[in-house]
This record gives sequence, structure tokens and C-alpha cells, in this order.
Amino acid sequence: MNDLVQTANQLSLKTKAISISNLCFSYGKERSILTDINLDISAGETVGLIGANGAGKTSLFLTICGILQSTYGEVRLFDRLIQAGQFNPEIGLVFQNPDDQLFCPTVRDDIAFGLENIELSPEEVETRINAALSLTGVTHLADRISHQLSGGEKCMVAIAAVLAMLPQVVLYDEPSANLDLRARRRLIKFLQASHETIIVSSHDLELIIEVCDRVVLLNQGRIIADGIPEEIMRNESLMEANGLEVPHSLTHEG
Ligand SMILES: Nc1ncnc2c1ncn2[C@@H]1O[C@H](COP(=O)(O)OP(=O)(O)OP(=O)(O)O)[C@@H](O)[C@H]1O
Repeated sequence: MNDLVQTANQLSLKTKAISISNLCFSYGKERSILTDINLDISAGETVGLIGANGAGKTSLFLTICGILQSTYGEVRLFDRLIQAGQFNPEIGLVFQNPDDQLFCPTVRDDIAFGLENIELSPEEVETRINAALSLTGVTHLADRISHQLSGGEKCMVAIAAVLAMLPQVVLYDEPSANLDLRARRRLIKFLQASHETIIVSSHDLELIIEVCDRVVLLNQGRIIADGIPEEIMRNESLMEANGLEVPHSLTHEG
């Protein structure tokens, strides 16, 4: 068993990984983007975050990991208060667009970037890079130029760069956007086999059904529903009222 898997396994399912209380957020003095969000996620849970365009999924992710400062309320990670601007190694965010995350000359450099910033020894950096490449199935891409990779390859490299930091919680922002069917299937299998606490934001509701054991539905910055994915997504009136459709696999024809 490698270090990445071991770290995740050390956590008990009962531990509260994320605890969000009365969270509100707005960009500047404009309208509220997130309103009174209360959400507890246990270690080891795999949670889907769904909602129409502009519902606030990315803003919630950026607030959870401390990139954005909440205007009210708090986020705790393993009972430690998250403060915006501080480095929070327990949590990793896989950005919606891998190009926002991959900016070094080679894949190996991109994965090394965060590791070198926390001043690990060169040997430890090398070990972590190789473990992350192997876990995400992209060892063969190690010496490629990051910006020349295909969308699916970039996606897995971006995940490798995050996992190399050994986060206990990983936020995936629309990870299947721009993937072809084979790359999407590979991603689903990878997420199913993951051992971290995971939140996956996606418009790909079939992916959420396959990967997540819980789903949170957001509309205009408020949590509208929180429960078992099939039960929530099969509810046609709930889905339609929140700008979504029942996924095909849950319709009578599906
Ligand atoms: N930097 C910003 N400044 C001002 N408003 C913003 C900014 N970023 C996002 N918004 C607004 O915040 C709201 C929520 O956006 P957000 O990207 O969090 O939603 P989302 O659910 O992730 O959407 P999508 O599914 O389209 O990615 C939207 O109305 C958006 O226009």
C-alpha cells in the first residue's frame, strides 16, 4: 500500500472532515452568492455538489479551501478553523480548468511545484512525484510538456499534482468537463477507488450517481437538498425547480 492510500486509510469514517456553519459569501458589495450554508461532511465520504450554472459551486469550493474569505460564518477542517490566505495542506482543489493549475515546463515540474514550496527534501519530492504519477496512471507522461497534453491527460496530471501533497480532503470542480468517453470512464474508476474525503462538483449527474454516496443540491447559493443521490435526482419536480433534469439512468426509460 503506498503513502497516499495509507494517509487516507488512517482516518476514521466517523471523524468530521469538513464542518461549515452559517457560511455567507459575496464578491465585493454585490448580491449574496452563498447564503447560510450549513454542511458537515465525515472523513471518507464522497459527496456530489450539483446545481445549475451560477448556483455557487465553484465559489463554495474556493471558500472551503480558503482562497476566498467568507463574509460570515466559518469553515472547519478536521476542527481547525480555515482562514483565507493561509496554506491548508489538508485540502486540495482540482480546478475546473487544468490550464489554471498546470503552468510549469513539464509534468514532473508541475507536480514538484507544490512539494518544493513546502521545502521537502529532493528525495521526498521524487518519491511523492512518482507515487502520484503512478496512482493517477500517468507515469508515462512525466517528461512531457504540460501544455501540450490532451484534455484527459491534463485532467489526470492536475489530479496528480494535488494528490502529491497528500491532502485528506479533495475538491474536484467539474472534473469530467471536456473529457471523451474513455477518459471519463477512467476518471470515474479513479474516483471510485479514491480514499480521501471527496466533494465532486459536476453537471455530469451520471458521474455523480456512479461515484458519490451523498449529493448536495445548490440553487442561488443556498442548499436546497442533501441526501442520497438517486433519491434526490429522481425527484422530477425538485430537479426542474432548480434548473436541472432527472438523469437518463433514473428516468423510466433509463
Ligand atoms: N470573481 C467574481 N466576481 C463577481 N461575481 C462572480 C465572480 N465569480 C463568480 N461570480 C458570480 O457568482 C455566481 C456563482 O458563480 P460560481 O462560479 O460559483 O457558480 P457555479 O455553480 O460554479 O457555476 P458553473 O456551473 O457555471 O460553473 C455567479 O452568478 C457568477 O456570475
